[in-house]
Amino acid sequence: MAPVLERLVIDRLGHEGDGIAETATRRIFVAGALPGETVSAEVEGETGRLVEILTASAERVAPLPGHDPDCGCCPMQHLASGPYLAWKHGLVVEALRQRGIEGPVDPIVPIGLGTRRRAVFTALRGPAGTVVGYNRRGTHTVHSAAGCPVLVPAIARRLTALEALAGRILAASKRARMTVAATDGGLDVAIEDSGRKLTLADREALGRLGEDGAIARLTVDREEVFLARAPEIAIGGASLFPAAGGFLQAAAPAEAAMVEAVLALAGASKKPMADLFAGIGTFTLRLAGKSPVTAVEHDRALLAALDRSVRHARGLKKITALRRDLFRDPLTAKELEAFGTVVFDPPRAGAKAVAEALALSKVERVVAVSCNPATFARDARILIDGGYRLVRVQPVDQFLWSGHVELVAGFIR
Ligand SMILES: C[S@@+](CC[C@H](N)C(=O)[O-])C[C@H]1O[C@@H](n2cnc3c(N)ncnc32)[C@H](O)[C@@H]1O
Repeated sequence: MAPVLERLVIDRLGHEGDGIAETATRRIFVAGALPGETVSAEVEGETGRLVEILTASAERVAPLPGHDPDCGCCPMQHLASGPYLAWKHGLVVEALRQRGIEGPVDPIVPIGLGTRRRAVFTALRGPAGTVVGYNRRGTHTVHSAAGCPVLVPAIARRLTALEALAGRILAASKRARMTVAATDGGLDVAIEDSGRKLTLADREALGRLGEDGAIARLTVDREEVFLARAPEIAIGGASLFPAAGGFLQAAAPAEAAMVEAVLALAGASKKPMADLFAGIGTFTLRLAGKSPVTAVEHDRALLAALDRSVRHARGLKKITALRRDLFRDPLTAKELEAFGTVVFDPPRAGAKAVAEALALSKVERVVAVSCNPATFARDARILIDGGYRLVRVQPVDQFLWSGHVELVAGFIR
């Protein structure tokens, strides 16, 4: 059925930032529209494509010059800062409310421009050249990240070079995942699904790129092409060593805010702590400043990176790393008894099995870190029903102008 042009009044913002219009018969999502606005949109099913803003909201602001409203990276540039931060804060409050939790949710920690130090781009080699950037909403095309205001300058100013690099590696018409992290040693670049086997000549030519100091490490399809310098990030007395293409908190100021909240909520006890879903040790290494820490993680590459950090660090309490699938084989209530505080930071699916084990345990303090308010609220309900009290929730805006929100929450038994 062809789309129909409709006049819609926007009631509120959805989780992804789309304006939502409730009509007599259905709910329509309109990207780019704000609450209180009257718009005309081409409607197909539940989706309305914004055609014209008939009455604009007073909260609407002009996006930065050059912004493509369909760029999937930051769809909320058109909303003023105050209401934008209130909307994100509200996503956390609402997720808790839906689980019957009236949580004390602190104001969200905002994030500035030019702070995204890790980006997962799509690289697309087409007939007119190679583009490195973000998927355009609702299409298979890629919007170049050149000029992207959220990236740290170390990545933003090298976009053209990154596009040339991807162009040399990708097979024709290939779409690949390109993870770029800015580290103290230079960029850590990992390309996956390149569609091509690199020849010896390719490797030699690519290896020379390591000489100019910009790229610290290049990994293609999980194979290290060159390592010019260690891709490390100093964090006081220790260093984080990101794994090629692996998880790293995306913005240093957001990581700092999360670490501050984790340390405050973990308490002052010197009893051993556990850091579950520990990754490369972002929280483990900080927690080990005051207590012995057991770090549990499933990914071998991340555990190897953590091991490297532990070997380089000075003045920390003992860190024990454990490989375990925490979804299938969570620590039991009995195993958890060894710890005074348990921190967990799962992927978007949350940590239901871990929360259930904690609910049966005697662990005094739990600190939950989450990138998904809905699964966090589900796990918080389990902890509260198991006898914990929610003391504080600290939302953090790690992904500026997106629908993502991070949070750190403390529970005490
Ligand atoms: C949001 S990241 C957090 C990493 C770390 N806390 C940090 O801040 O750098 C989630 C972590 O959970 C790990 N993970 C995913 N599934 C897992 C599982 N089934 N068991 C254990 N760890 C898992 C991932 O490898 C990843 O390191």
